[in-house]
Amino acid sequence: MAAFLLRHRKVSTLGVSGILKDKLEPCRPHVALRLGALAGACNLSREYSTSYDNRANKFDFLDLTPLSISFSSHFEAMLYLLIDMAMLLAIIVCCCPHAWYPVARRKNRKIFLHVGPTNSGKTYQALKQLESSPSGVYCGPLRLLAWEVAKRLNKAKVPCDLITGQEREEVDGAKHKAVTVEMADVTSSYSCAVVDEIQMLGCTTRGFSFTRALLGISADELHLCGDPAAVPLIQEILKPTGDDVHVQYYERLSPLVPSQKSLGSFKNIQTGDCVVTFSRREIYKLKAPVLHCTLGQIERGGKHLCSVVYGSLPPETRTRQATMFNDASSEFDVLVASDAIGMGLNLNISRIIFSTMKKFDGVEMRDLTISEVKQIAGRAGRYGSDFPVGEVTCLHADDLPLLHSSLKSPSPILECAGLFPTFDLIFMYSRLHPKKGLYRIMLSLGTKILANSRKGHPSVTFNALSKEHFLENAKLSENYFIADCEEMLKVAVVVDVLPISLHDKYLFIISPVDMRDEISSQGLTQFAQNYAQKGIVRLKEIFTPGTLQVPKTESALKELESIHKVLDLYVWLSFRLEDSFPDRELAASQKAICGLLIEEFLERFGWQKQPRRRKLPSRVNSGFLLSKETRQCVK
Ligand SMILES: Nc1ncnc2c1ncn2[C@@H]1O[C@H](COP(=O)(O)OP(=O)(O)OP(=O)(O)O)[C@@H](O)[C@H]1O
Repeated sequence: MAAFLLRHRKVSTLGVSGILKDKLEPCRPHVALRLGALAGACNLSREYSTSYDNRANKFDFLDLTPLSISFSSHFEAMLYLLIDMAMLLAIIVCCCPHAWYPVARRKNRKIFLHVGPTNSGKTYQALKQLESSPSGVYCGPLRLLAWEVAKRLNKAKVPCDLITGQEREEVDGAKHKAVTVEMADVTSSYSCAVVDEIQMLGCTTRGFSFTRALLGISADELHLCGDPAAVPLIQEILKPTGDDVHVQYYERLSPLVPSQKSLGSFKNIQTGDCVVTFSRREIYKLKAPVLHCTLGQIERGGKHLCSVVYGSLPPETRTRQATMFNDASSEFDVLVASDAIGMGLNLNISRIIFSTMKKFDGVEMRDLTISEVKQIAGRAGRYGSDFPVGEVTCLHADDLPLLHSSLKSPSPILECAGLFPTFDLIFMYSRLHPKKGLYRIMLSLGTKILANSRKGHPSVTFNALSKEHFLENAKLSENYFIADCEEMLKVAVVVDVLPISLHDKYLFIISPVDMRDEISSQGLTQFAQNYAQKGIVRLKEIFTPGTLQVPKTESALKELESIHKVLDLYVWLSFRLEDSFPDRELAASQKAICGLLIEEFLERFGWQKQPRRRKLPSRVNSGFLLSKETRQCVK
């Protein structure tokens, strides 16, 4: 059957039917994508054909280059429908995610699992292989890590492109790429690929991108770096692929010593300390003299200046803050950070101090997990840093037992990996249920439910649609779980009412919008509405004129960060939806200015000692959706 389907796919690219062309024109890109999935289905029977068109075979939902495919007859259109159904059935019944990636399945990959504690040189070894290979890709969980690797390879005279959701820096003659894992290309072939922090395949929100990279990257050698807790699951998932899997265990390169004494008071802070807190508010209550004002307390003694690293800081700002802290000659000798420091970053930290061992996870306050504790603590005493021995402690003595027991225990074994329906599945499902919008398709695809998330939106429960939950009905292997896509469902609600193609809607749902952030979600809505009306969106249509200056309060800062997110989104969407978005460069430069204004805030706010000033670009021309408070900062 596979050979039959493939043969017909080739035939179908040859003719053009005038009658069907108009009707099916909007479906073209989707057909192109579906064809790739078809190859995946064919792959279920492990039959491959070398005769079919190479380009048509390149498939993935992130590869959006349209193919020129048309239908030569009604017969062909019917055939495609049948293929859709057969495909869907094959995928439902077999539910073999490894079969979704035909290019990778054609290789007998050598997989090297580099596993061990933090700071054990796993990534270092994998990168050495990448550097010496004729072509390759590094996939990291953070833009900063991709950026570091691109810089490192280019410095070593190995030309390397940098591709993340927000930027695409191409280097002449590059055969290497450093990308964020969401951008990993599963249609090209490489000699060597590295996926960093592979244990993140268990993450409820981003795990599916790691699973996709694990199963889908086509490389002779695939190096996976991460926690040993992921080994059994990866071995299990890779069994049906026939890949050779080798596991290499590592030991920590420098000692990490858990302290028997808590810090007790911020008076005891020393140079090289990193205080970890989990609330941004706690980081920024700089001036108010209350007990939990971390920075205020640290700087009040007049001995230290703090750099700050947390998740919603623009990545460039985070990098600069980290660089200031790493630079022994700078005045910034203490770091105050959220768990954003936990992944892969090499910082010059001597001691990690947990100000608390609890964090709010979006639902409730809970104790840190063993993996979180290890990951964060592991940043102290990095090999090659100024501090050959790392130390870790807590602010409060009550927290020490949890710290000690977490560091002693192995991380719990990962049991399943994230999975999310690719665009081709959604497209095929929509062909079979043409009246359903993306929101309902996603619900039907068995993804997590968003009930009552928007005012006026009907509350839909998971069970109400259970008959149609095909992935739920699909005997999903126990090695996988469907990703938490609450955010995506919120976006689906916004875009479903707009007259845009399913594919564009899909792009909106996978965009990096933060729907919990009001400004960011308004930015997406305005962008989507304008795009639906005119196809091209100018920046000024989502930004009202105004001039923004350095924020003076925490809430004004938060708005500036949100504006940064909208600019990020503009660049991301304009890269993907259309090549002719006129203001992409402007958006990128305003993003950079936002970052600088935020840094200026960080420097000015609550310093005992004024650090040296940097010259700022005068003003940002974007008074978008600002509150009264922020408007006061706008001249
Ligand atoms: N053989 C080596 N020679 C020189 N430096 C090394 C060597 N191995 C590791 N390092 C350095 O040690 C530090 C930690 O290494 P690496 O980042 O590879 O560890 P890791 O195990 O991947 O850590 P994590 O899991 O925390 O990301 C890095 O600064 C790296 O450059």
